[in-house]
Amino acid sequence: MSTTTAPFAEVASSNATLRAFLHGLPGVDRVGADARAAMLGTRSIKTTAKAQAIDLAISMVDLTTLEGADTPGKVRAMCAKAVHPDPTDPSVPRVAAVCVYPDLVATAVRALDGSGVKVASVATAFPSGRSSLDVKVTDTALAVAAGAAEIDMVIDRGAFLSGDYLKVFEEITAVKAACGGAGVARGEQGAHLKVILETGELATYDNVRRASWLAMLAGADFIKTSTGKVQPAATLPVTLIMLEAVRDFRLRTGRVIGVKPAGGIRTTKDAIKYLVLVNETAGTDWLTPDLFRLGASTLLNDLLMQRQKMATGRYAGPDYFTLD
Ligand SMILES: O=C[C@H](O)COP(=O)(O)O
Repeated sequence: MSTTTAPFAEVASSNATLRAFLHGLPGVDRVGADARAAMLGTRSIKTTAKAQAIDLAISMVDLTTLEGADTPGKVRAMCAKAVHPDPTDPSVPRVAAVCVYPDLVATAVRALDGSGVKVASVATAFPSGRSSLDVKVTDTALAVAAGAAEIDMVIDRGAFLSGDYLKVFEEITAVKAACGGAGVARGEQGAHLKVILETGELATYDNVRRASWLAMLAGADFIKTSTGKVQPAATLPVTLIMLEAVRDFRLRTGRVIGVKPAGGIRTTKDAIKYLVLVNETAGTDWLTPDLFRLGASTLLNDLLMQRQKMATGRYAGPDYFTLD
């Protein structure tokens, strides 16, 4: 199968061609999407499958802190937890990544050296995205230079909502180029790019589908729902639409794009609903941390508590696990 976006080579030649393509996508049946997400969210899974699902969910967590009050000490503690979520139980898998602001990337890189946990950095004037392209590219380049393996950029929602799709497309391609860093000339792989759509500001499900395609056409490696700073953040129906988009994009281009719901995912029950959604929509190929992540600041503790409950039959006390 081809691995290019060649079928769409002409789509981004002007704002008019992009607009024609994005508005030519089939409309989303809102009632149908809500009903399907709700139905999949009530599906129960067997106890053995639940134990596996909890470990899979842990391995997919992007353990996140994105607060103005973040300190190097807090990030180091979070990194220790990312590598050994439960220090008393080495069978607990490590998380996929930690996600921090750009100025804390170097701290996280040092703390995670050799652990296999990746460092992701938000960039491009997160969370609003309201800055010049130069600033966004520099923000990205600095995070990559500090060692970020993944960049979580935000799209310019103002440009998107006013129909300036080409501006959004060109910003993503510029940030993608900045993800390459200096090593690309030497054949090294650049940082992976997650494109945050901020679905809570996109107003319609049709816009979620359009923004998903726009980001994928522009070179996103992942599409991500939310910054976590806007309500609603991740929801099942919005994630369903994004999973359909990556599934359809692969059918038409051969390229496989990941999905990351983020923001407001706090319980094991929620995490498992997302895994069922992935399984039933995009398919089992996406049930891997390479293609599906859960962006969350506090989900990990609930996963650990439920895991221990399944193993021992009782919950640990509330103080058993370190704070996320
Ligand atoms: O990307 C992840 C989000 O910023 C975390 O949001 P949360 O604090 O609601 O889990």
